Amino acid sequence: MRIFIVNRVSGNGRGRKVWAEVQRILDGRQIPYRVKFTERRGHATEIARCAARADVEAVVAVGGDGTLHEVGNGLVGTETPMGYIPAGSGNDFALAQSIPSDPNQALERILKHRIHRVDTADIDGRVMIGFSGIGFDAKVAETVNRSPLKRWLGKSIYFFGAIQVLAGFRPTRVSLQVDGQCYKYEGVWLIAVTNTPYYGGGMNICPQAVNDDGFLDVCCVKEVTHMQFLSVLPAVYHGGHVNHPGVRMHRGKRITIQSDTPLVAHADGENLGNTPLSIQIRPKSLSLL
Ligand SMILES: Nc1ncnc2c1ncn2[C@@H]1O[C@H](COP(=O)(O)OP(=O)(O)OP(=O)(O)O)[C@@H](O)[C@H]1O
Repeated sequence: MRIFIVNRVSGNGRGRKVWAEVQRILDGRQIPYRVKFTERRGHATEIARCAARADVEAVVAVGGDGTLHEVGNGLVGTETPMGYIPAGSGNDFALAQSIPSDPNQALERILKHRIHRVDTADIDGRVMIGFSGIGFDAKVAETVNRSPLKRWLGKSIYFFGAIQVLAGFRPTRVSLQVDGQCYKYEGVWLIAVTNTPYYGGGMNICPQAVNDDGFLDVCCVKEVTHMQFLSVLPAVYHGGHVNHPGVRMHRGKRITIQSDTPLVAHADGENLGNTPLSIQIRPKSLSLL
């Protein structure tokens, strides 16, 4: 039996519509399933944990990256496979995994039941499934998640969020450790630490990231003026930022970040708290369909 965990409020109610479509197909083909609707933040993790203990065939998240993050947190370290039907505003994990945005096709992939073990990472008592970041990107995620406009603007809310955060943002000095090697960076805007290339509604922030290679990819943006930061932003969509003089790329298994002034952090677009923080790869710890 498969269990579907549906966030009906994801993607401005897209979760509700996507589920109606998926349910119609399941019923039409007489495929057995159970469905649970999330009622609050964190609920999807509780449901997924219970489902894994009950040894179900698969747990399927229907929602955005936040729902995926919560379901993944409930399944990581177990053998229970996770399916994903995207229905959020950003859907960056789906983009990275080539999971179709069409619910019918995404469901078809789940029904094929081909399991692929992927990496996750421990980050301050939570688990990151695809991507995390500190500084500017996390401030944008925080602003976007609070904005009533998220319901209406879809992916473009991340661009508008970035413009809104830009003016008031003050870069700071950061001490970054990658597998014990220490880098001191001045004027840091953001540090992204990822298993998958995309975040922020399709920005290709770590183009080389592969989520079953046992490594975390790191992108640090530092010592650029506000105008330079703004001008490099469009290049991030096609990964063209990596050779910019203000960008440093790293790869490692354990990353620690300390900053002179506290910087906010996010995992899979969900707010985490502030620096300092430590991120440790968990190789092939999640079964993905
Ligand atoms: N019933 C609910 N009411 C309010 N919030 C909920 C409910 N169920 C889940 N949530 C929360 O909704 C938040 C947003 O979900 P999610 O990220 O899946 O959608 P999204 O923000 O539209 O998509 P994306 O992250 O891809 O932009 C998550 O933090 C989740 O915990």
